[in-house]
Amino acid sequence: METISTIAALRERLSAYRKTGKSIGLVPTMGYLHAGHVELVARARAENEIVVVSIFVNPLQFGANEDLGKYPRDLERDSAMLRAAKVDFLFAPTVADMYPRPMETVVDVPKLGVELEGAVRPGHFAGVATVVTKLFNIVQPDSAYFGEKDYQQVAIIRRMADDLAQPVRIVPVPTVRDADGLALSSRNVYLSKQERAAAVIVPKALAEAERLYAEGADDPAAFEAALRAFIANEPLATPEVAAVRHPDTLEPLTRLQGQPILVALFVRIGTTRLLDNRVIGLTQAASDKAA
Ligand SMILES: Nc1ncnc2c1ncn2[C@@H]1O[C@H](COP(=O)(O)OP(=O)(O)OP(=O)(O)O)[C@@H](O)[C@H]1O
Ligand SMILES: CC(C)(CO)[C@@H](O)C(=O)[O-]
Ligand code: BAL
Repeated sequence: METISTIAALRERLSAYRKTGKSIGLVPTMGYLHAGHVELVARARAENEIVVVSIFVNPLQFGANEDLGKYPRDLERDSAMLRAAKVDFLFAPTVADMYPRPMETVVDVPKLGVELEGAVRPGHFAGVATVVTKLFNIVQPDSAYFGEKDYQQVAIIRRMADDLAQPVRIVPVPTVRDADGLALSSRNVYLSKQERAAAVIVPKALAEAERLYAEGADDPAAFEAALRAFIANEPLATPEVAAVRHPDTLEPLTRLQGQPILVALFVRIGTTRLLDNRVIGLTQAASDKAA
């Protein structure tokens, strides 16, 4: 594995492979890797001749009062994990490499980006769409891999790639979970022991949503209220988003039965926000994978 930090050096190294028609897979990350990231890398490894993983904690997608400064970082450990996963290139630019001057250009998908997590993190998804577009332009991958845990992010990136005719296949990868069902996330490291135990309320709420739906729940407002009440049973948990939406448009629904529905959760445990979601009502539901 080769570690590269500048745009010019990565372009130069990849152009040789591109000329000989080698397929390139890109896995964008913010580092502090776990088995969820490794799953994305394994998928990229299986489907491409060259695999590029980027590690970049993108300031554009953090709000002023968010955790940019304390976001966990461990490049040495990440490098060892990526070497073991047979990655060809680790692209680890600095902020000055990626943004040598303030960005004047923004890629935004405003309708999808203001819903759900976007309502709680204004501007977040414009920051994501902008950096992902820049990464696509640098790497020019044939395929790019994203986790379904960040369901809204995948929806926005798909729409962006389609609207802008970006020549890349967007590949969603099922969520990897801990034994108790909690979705793996770099931010889980912020949780105290007590908070980690409380966090199991998030996957439990998804199971509760499935149960309510199977029982015939049809009124979105009542369904959301029931989910909020369920989460509030855990004193350390605050449901910032507990919503049921259309899986493609992310828009509110007028009724639930007879169609697939997206259940989206954004739950604060102490000061840590945890994200999870499930699409319910599909005949062939995407099944999550145990870690
Ligand atoms: N548990 C998981 N299973 C599968 N993919 C995941 C999982 N967690 C994260 N990913 C995916 O890995 C990619 C990089 O995500 P990122 O580096 O932000 O990790 P993260 O664990 O989601 O961090 P955070 O705690 O900041 O949300 C994203 O496409 C994300 O959806
Ligand atoms: C896609 C991404 C790497 C863009 O910074 C980030 O939003 C993430 O880690 O999910
Ligand atoms: N959604 C993963 C990246 C972030 O929270 O900023």
